[in-house]
Amino acid sequence: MASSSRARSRSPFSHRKPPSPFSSTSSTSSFVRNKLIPRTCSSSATSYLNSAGGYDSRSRTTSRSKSDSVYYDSRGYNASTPVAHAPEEIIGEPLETSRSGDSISVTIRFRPLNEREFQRGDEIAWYADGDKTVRNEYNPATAYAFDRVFGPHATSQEVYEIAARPVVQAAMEGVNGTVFAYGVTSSGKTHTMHGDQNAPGIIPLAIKDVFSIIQDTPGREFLLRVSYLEIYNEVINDLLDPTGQNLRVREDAQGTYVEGIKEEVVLSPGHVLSFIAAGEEHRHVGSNNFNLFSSRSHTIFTLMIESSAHGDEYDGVVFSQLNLIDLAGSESSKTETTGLRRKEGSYINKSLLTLGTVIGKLSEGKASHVPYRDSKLTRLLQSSLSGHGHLICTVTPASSNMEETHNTLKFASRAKRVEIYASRNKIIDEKSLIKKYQKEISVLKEELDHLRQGMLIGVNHEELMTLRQKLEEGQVKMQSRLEEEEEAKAALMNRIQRLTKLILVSSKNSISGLSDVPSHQRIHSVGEDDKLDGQGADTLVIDSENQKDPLTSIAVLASDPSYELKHRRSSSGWNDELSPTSSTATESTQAGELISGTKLLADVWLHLYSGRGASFQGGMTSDQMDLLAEQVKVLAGEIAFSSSTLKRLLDQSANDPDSSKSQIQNLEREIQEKRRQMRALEQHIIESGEASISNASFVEMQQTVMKLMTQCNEKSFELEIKSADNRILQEQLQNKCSENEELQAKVTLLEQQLASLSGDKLSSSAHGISEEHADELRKKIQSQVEGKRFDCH
Ligand SMILES: Nc1ncnc2c1ncn2[C@@H]1O[C@H](COP(=O)(O)OP(=O)(O)OP(=O)(O)O)[C@@H](O)[C@H]1O
Repeated sequence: MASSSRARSRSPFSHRKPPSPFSSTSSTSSFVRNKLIPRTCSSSATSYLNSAGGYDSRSRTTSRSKSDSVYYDSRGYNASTPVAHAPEEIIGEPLETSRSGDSISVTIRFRPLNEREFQRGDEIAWYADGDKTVRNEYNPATAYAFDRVFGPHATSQEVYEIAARPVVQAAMEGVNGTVFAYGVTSSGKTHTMHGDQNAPGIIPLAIKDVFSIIQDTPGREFLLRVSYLEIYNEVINDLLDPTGQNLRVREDAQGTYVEGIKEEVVLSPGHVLSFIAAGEEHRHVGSNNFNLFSSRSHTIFTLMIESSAHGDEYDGVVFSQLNLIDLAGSESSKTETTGLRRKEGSYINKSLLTLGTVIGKLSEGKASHVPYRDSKLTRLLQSSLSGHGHLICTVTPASSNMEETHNTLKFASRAKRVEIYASRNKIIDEKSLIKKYQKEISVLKEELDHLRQGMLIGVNHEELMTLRQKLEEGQVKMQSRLEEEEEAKAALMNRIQRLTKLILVSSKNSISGLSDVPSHQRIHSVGEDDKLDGQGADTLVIDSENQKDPLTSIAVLASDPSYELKHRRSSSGWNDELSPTSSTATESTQAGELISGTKLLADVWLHLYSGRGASFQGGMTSDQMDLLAEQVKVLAGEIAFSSSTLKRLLDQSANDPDSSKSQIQNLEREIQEKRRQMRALEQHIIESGEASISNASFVEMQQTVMKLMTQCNEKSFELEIKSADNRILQEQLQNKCSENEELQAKVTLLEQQLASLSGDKLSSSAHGISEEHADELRKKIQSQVEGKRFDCH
């Protein structure tokens, strides 16, 4: 089967692995007295059960039927037929397990015999003798002592508690830590490091622990990053970024690192696990004759932890790395491999050999050359191997693998002697991402403050004034500039929130500088992050002074722009806070009515006292007037109710004056208060009514004026027409006058002619005109004069 980068589906965060024929966690099994019993076991299988309910390895043969299960006995494996052994085989390892505390701690974990080993008739060659010793079944004198030895029924959780938890805790305090699983192929390394949904391994358990530690460490801020890589055939590939292939190892003052590796900031256990699951998709996995899903590469999952105390406690940034390593298993000549598998196997073996040599050199404690550079694995582990580390060696008890297990035990034994120099790291601030984020946050916050104060960044006061002036002149450009500023402000807010969210703090934290970010946003869960429940906004903060006066409280609320939101979200809550007397009133009155009454009241007051209400302070619409009147009625009803309660209390107190004294006082205050409110409302109604009346006459006046104006316009129009007529008449008159004058002149002329005709007969005879003809002329002229005079008039 070709090597592939398919998901190795055995991790708890990816889909489940299809049941392997050798799988120990098949659904066909069940537990009996803490032992896994195959449901599909034939009767011959049950015959392995010894008196203790375990399995007796002596009778373990291949005669049992095929099943998916593995087999345990009460102490791991009870092999009571030791094979004779030559004395030189005995390795006299000291069995005392005390450690100086400055060497790598080593744990051995046995896995149960698997189906294949059973089928082959394997026997138990090595077993856990107590919880510190591994003993050879055939040669009991051959025994090794370790910090801890886990038998085949130990859970990964138990292994975690001993092998990994101290390393994780130390890493959270700034001490580098490494936990790695070493063993031959199919011995249980991946099972131990990753596990599955039912039995999560070291990695998921460590991640869970890391976040609980953060939660339990108020006063410190953490920033977590992860990277995940594999070393496949001596090539480093980035499992979080499929394009990151064949990456190079570099070295700086702080040690070795992989150039260009992707580091992801993580916020929650689920977040981390999702990265690992994605990484697993790219890991090289293939089958060999021992393991259907054999790891063909070493994987290193690294959690980078930065933390710093906050405020006055600040003592620099502490940085540490936690490496969780799942090594590929060494393959012996028994591993049937061909082609690609063999090539992979030889790379795996070579790097493990180098690891063995490095461990050997380190365990000698001499200042000899340590060949870290001989493999990518040892190069990368160089700094980790001298830090706080824990080696988990997984082994199979099977006799067919006795030699391989022996080699593992020898390796583990050497590793136990490797001295470590664990110390708390500190890093210079500039290199710290958490510091960088913190600085960025404070710079951004300053910028935001400036923006909030209306100061444009990089603009001095005069420029600002000019800009404001321009704004006043209604410059569209300025408007858009302002909008840009708003956008910038929103973007800044987002960035601050995003950065702040990356820094993890305990939700028990009361760090003041971070208090403006709701703590729930900072609790490490992406899911929770997404659910911004606005808890902070829901909380009404009314100062205690104002709380004493419901009206003032309402006014205070009304002046708060966020009131509407708060009010909407907590409509039933805040009313209780508004009235200090509500405890008695609510007890003795119908709380619902009281609340709804107060709410309506608040609405009215909101309109009256908020800026928005200003537009109708001079007069109200009829709806608003109705609302006010309604309030008055509600208040009157409440007063009546309170009064009757008061009366009842007064009657009761006749016998025992002290019993309800305070209740009576409260009720009296309440009634007084309500009367005051009622009076205030009535006053408003009156004022608004007057305003309405004066508004009405003004409208009438306006209408009259309008009418008059219209009439006036009409009249002046008429007048204009009349004057135009007049002008025409005047002209006609003038014309007539001038005609008259002409006629007058003609009359005069005719009269003169007439006079000369009448008075000078001689002259007429002189002119040769007869008397008769002259009379005729006189008459004619006379009538003409008469006619002209008539025309003139
Ligand atoms: N302690 C255990 N209890 C039950 N089953 C186990 C245990 N250890 C390993 N197994 C099972 O044995 C099989 C091989 O285990 P695993 O794949 O973890 O081995 P490995 O050492 O990682 O192998 P390789 O080096 O080839 O990747 C798996 O099916 C696993 O579930």
